[in-house]
Amino acid sequence: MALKTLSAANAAALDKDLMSIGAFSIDQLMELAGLSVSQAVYHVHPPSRGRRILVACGPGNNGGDGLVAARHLWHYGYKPTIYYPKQSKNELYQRLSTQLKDLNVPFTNDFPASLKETDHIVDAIFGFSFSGPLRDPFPAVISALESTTIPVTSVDAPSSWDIENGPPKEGPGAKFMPPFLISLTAPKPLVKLFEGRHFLGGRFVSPGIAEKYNLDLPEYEGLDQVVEIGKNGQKL
Ligand SMILES: NC(=O)C1=CN([C@@H]2O[C@H](COP(=O)(O)OP(=O)(O)OC[C@H]3O[C@@H](n4cnc5c(N)ncnc54)[C@H](O)[C@@H]3O)[C@@H](O)[C@H]2O)[C@H](O)CC1
Ligand SMILES: [K+]
Repeated sequence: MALKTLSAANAAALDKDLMSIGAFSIDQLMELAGLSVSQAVYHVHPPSRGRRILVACGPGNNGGDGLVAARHLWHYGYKPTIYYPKQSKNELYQRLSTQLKDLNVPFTNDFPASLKETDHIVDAIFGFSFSGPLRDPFPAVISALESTTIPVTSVDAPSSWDIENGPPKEGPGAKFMPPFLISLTAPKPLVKLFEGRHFLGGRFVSPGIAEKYNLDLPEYEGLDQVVEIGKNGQKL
């Protein structure tokens, strides 16, 4: 059995279908995506391993998932810090940032310094709309993620990876292999090059949409918003 994946174009089309056919708002989808991310972090890095979590957020919806996840992590008892260098003026992201500031969650501009003071990193920089090459300030950030020994959980894609073909051939990201990845909605083709523990989240796909995109999704258990899956897409 081969793992069924969703191309970048189909991931964007599916997102649109969720909002039109499915009548979801982007806020709802992002909340559920971020909730899944927070649960994946809890699984791989329970608070007993250290509560400091650095959440690196990019300018798009992948970054929004990170902002949501950080809020849930705070409520689970973690101490998140946010690195969000390219903040959008979009009202949704501004509200997500305000929610974090209301919890006194710190925002940092100094990624290298913050890396020295964290127990785990959430990579919510780029997801399925990334296309290279990296623009500033991200090359230095990706290089730092690539060389750190602190565990990283990547959201939807290891940032800098091509959605179809995986890591760039050279430059920042070429050797980036985070130990944990949570794919949202469905795995993207890059997962065939991923070697760490792989989770699926985004528990909002209806049977009709799954059928339209020929997805064969593993079943979530009980209240879980994540499911760990193996190389062939089987539930672990
Ligand atoms: N249904 C779902 O699965 C949902 C997934 N969600 C998450 O949304 C992202 C995709 O979000 P999108 O806004 O389309 O794009 P990205 O966040 O991946 O990035 C766009 C952002 O990045 C900039 N950018 C692109 N390439 C570069 C580059 N080479 N250098 C610098 N900057 C770059 C671009 O300009 C944009 O600003 C998906 O992966 C999930 O994580 C939703 O949250 C909910 C539904
Ligand atoms: K990412």
